[in-house]
Amino acid sequence: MNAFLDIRQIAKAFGGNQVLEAVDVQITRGEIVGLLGPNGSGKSTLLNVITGFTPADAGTVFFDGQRIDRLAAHRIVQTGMARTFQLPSMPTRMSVMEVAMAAATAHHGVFGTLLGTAAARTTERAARDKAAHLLNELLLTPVRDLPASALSGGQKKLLGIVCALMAEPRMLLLDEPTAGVHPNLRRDIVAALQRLNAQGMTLVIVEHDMHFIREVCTRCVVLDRGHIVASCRPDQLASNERVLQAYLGSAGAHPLEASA
Ligand SMILES: Nc1ncnc2c1ncn2[C@@H]1O[C@H](COP(=O)(O)OP(=O)(O)OP(=O)(O)O)[C@@H](O)[C@H]1O
Repeated sequence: MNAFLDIRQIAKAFGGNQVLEAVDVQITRGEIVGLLGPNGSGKSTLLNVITGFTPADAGTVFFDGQRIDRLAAHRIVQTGMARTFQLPSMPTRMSVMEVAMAAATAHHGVFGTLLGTAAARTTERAARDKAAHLLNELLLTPVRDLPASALSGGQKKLLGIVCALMAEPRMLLLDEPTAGVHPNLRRDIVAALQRLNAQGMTLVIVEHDMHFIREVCTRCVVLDRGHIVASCRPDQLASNERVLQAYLGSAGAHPLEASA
């Protein structure tokens, strides 16, 4: 069977720093894949390459049978793939609702909006309904009229997920969705992601938190210095030699300690 997301031989260097080398990853529809690895191993860079924010030096990315590695980021969103960012920054003058609505991809152009054409009004109503529904799903209804910049770090992450979902993606890639998030909100994020997956969404999640990974992910792919060193179930990570080597060789605490 063809992979839903098929990443082949991706390479990326910044100057003399070879950040990704011959990276192969295949993801099946409906999976929740954790993308793991020590700091600086290339996880965010791989996410950026897949979603068109960083061009690869070599390799191909196919999504649902379509080659996407030469497409601009906004075109990749139109193929059904969306992403969130590690540190979402929010505009100070827009409300939570307005930020969510601005993420809607369908539009009728500046003139349609200015002239208030019927089509533009229908589109705006649809975007408003969709934003209201998603803000409710992600528990942001009580803060929908606040300035987006006033949200807590965790709420900004939830709003980042709402914005990504406005494009109605079939695959969602998340960069550290629970880093620095209060445990209560973390539970909400876990529940929201599990609900999305139950509705058919395929998820790829960069994450350091082992509790989260064990709870949410169906499979883990581990990067070490730009190479894929493991693809296994979360409960197999702690006994995987190459994973242990990757974390033992890195500076700082490693997430596998959290699995003890
Ligand atoms: N735009 C860039 N220009 C130059 N170097 C970069 C750029 N983006 C990433 N790098 C380098 O690529 C390497 C991998 O970074 P990346 O952010 O992909 O790692 P990561 O695994 O996501 O790390 P972390 O877990 O700390 O977020 C690092 O050495 C980083 O400095």
